[in-house]
Amino acid sequence: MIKIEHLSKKYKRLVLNDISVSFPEKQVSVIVGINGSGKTTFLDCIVGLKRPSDGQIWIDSHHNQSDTFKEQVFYIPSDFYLPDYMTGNEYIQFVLARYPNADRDKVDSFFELYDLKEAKNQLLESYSFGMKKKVQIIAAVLSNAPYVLGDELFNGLDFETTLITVKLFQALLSHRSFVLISHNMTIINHFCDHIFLMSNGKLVPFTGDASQLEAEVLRTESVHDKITFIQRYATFDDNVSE
Ligand SMILES: Nc1ncnc2c1ncn2[C@@H]1O[C@H](COP(=O)(O)OP(=O)(O)OP(=O)(O)O)[C@@H](O)[C@H]1O
Repeated sequence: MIKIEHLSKKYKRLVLNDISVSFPEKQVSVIVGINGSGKTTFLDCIVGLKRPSDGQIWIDSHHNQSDTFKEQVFYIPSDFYLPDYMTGNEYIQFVLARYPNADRDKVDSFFELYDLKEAKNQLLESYSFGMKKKVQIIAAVLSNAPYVLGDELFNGLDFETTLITVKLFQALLSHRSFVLISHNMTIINHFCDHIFLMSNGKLVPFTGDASQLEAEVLRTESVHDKITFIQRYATFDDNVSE
């Protein structure tokens, strides 16, 4: 279980405010929240890319600074850089070397599964964004890290790849756990055990389905005023800037 105790992060303002939460094993937890609410900062703090201002993060008894913690987590950030000078295969092998239980002998099968067979030995500079995402997903799966954290993991993936990836992740749930930032309603509806809402520096469990979540967002994010603005703009209302 990933356990977060009293996590705070301050830049100029306090973005994460004394968050204590746990993400259970073998389940899918999805974090939602408006742009700029702190979701990426939260995942970055968990994996140690950003230093929390306060708080502790554990997997079982392993602190997030420990090697054991790092071996148990695979993070796919939304903004990632892959080294252009490596081939897809070289990159995967490089990443998997960090993970003691990685399935290195399955790389070929997974390049085939993700329609990357032809690209396997080509430089990453020739990969499209979606192809690079697929490489990250293959690495996450084959790492055998028990916890996969993903920031907008499904963004930029085509319909078929999204479907295959959800099926794959579902098949792995007997021994893997997922903590995902996503606003994809299909993911929230069909591939999610727990929804967490990031708002005003807090991360709170949301008990409801995707449609109730949408209703909650419509209520809380002053969407009504914005829709009024759009309607006035679309009808050439002269007072639109007021
Ligand atoms: N390195 C930084 N220095 C200062 N402020 C930062 C830094 N990184 C993020 N922030 C601020 O922290 C807040 C939270 O940013 P963060 O990227 O975590 O939000 P988010 O919920 O992931 O947003 P989005 O949905 O747009 O990806 C924002 O106000 C952002 O401007």
